Amino acid sequence: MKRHLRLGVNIDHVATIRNARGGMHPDPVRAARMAAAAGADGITAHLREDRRHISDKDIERLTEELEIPLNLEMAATEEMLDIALRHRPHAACLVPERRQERTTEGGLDAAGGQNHLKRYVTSLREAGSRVSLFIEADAVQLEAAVSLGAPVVELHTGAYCDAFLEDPIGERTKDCLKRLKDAASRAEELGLECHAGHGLTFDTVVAVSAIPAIAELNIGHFLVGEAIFGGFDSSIRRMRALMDKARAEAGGARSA
Ligand SMILES: CC(=O)[C@@H](O)[C@H](O)COP(=O)(O)O
Ligand SMILES: NCC(=O)COP(=O)(O)O
Repeated sequence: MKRHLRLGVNIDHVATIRNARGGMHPDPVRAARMAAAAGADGITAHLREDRRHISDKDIERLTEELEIPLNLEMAATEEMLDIALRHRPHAACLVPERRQERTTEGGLDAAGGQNHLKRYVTSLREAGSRVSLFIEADAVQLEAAVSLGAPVVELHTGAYCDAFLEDPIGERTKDCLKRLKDAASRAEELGLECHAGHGLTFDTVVAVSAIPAIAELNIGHFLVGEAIFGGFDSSIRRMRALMDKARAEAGGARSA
């Protein structure tokens, strides 16, 4: 049986717009429902320590009201672990966080943070969440994910997307893409399920979707931005179509 490339729609920046004025509009849960109707396989939401976008109430409502899986992105802190254990999301993705950063600038140091991270991976797994680690495309980090007992990794695609923006056919772009391909293959060899995301657009999604070992992409900021011009529903449908086309042209997906 063929497995299709899953799309997780990240709704963080719907909440960013809501929070610019306070109040309820636009509602991330309404956006999540619309994403599901447009073909999203799951919803991703990052509850940041500073609550700059998604709020605790959003996570509560998403857990109660969503009919598709929720992937909760969280820092490895006591506070976030308590919240995750209370809501038991389908998936929990451990991400690095720095309060001063504008966005999630790099991957988690799974290799350097073994002692700290082990307890988080174990507790979340025991609570029934599928744990992933948001890491750079680096073999050392992949091996660290295995020794931590995480079944899933998500490769940070930000460097590739930045390089593509500067020069779509430049050497740095090619090098970043090769790193993603190599890391996805290595993840597969190590028995890890491989996801990818961060900064993906209609242009950059094509080559990433063609990497057969990748099972899921998480995309948010671009889709919310595109919604201003063409609507949220149509931006998700177009992304979905580009992913499916690229995957089909690359020879289909891995067997499930
Ligand atoms: C971890 C990650 O990549 C996302 O959560 C996403 O990029 C949106 O949140 P931020 O822009 O706040 O990092
Ligand atoms: N983990 C990446 C993610 O959820 C979405 O990132 P972005 O598309 O908002 O940059």
